Amino acid sequence: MIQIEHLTKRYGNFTAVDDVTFTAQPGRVTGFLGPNGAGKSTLMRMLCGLTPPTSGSATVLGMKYADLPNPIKHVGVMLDAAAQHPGRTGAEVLALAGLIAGASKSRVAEMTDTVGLTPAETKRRVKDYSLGMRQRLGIAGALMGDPKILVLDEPANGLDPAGIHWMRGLLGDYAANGGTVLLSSHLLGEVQVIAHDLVMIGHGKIVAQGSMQELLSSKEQGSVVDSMTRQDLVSAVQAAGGTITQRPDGAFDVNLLPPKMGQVALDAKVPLVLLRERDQNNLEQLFLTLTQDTARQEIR
Ligand SMILES: Nc1ncnc2c1ncn2[C@@H]1O[C@H](COP(=O)(O)OP(=O)(O)OP(=O)(O)O)[C@@H](O)[C@H]1O
Repeated sequence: MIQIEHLTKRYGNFTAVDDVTFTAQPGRVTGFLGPNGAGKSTLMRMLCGLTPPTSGSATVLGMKYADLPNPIKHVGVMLDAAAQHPGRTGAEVLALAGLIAGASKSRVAEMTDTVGLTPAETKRRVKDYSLGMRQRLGIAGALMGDPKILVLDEPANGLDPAGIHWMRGLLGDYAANGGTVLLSSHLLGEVQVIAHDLVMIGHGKIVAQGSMQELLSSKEQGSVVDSMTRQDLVSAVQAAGGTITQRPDGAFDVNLLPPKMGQVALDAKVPLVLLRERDQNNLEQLFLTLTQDTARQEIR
């Protein structure tokens, strides 16, 4: 389990992480999302003892990372796939991780195989690796000590579709075997498929957290509706006691379900050109809505 409690990081007057509290549970993948500069990497760095917090605490398995005996055996970390030594071969990087973890030589070969690097590829120097290959190597290194916890910053970055599919299976199996995964990503479609729980931050503060199911089903039920006579539509809905708001695409969100909405339009003789049930939230919509005040660009 990962426990983050009132964690705060200030750089001078700037607060990068602001009083963040959440738990990543065993057996679950927790997706950690936020716009660029929201504070995700800073929080992960604090969790792994690389950046001291200003206040609050971050613990793994009930201990600070720095206090764990041989942390590689408890927590697999990949914060920056590009940070591996460029002059070493993939095989050397993994052999070193294996040595620190006290792993057998067969584990090194097993992990190479698990992440889909060929023996020929592991003989190449890391500087000649593609980003996707570095990610695979980083994940192999993180798994080397057979840890119960994985902390991965943007692990899907640079992976091709087959690589993303592979990673989804790997992390799903890892969690199904009782592992705890905290992963940050900008690939919202992937997070929606992989993660069981979500923590979303903006400007260092939590803007939403909970299970994926809860967060995606929290949208109010109703209809999406449109008419050639929009003003009449607005008046008809309001006269029926409904609320109606215009969407960016010009149609309207109404808090009446389609059968009721259709009846209201019929009674008011308003011809409709569109009537359908509102979709569930998808993760991208939820992300854009919840982080719009903290995003870098205005969302149009
Ligand atoms: N050492 C530092 N000194 C000053 N400011 C810093 C330092 N490290 C990070 N920051 C600032 O803290 C904020 C959060 O940065 P962080 O890298 O954690 O964001 P992020 O959510 O990981 O972003 P991205 O999605 O772009 O990777 C940014 O505004 C960044 O400039």
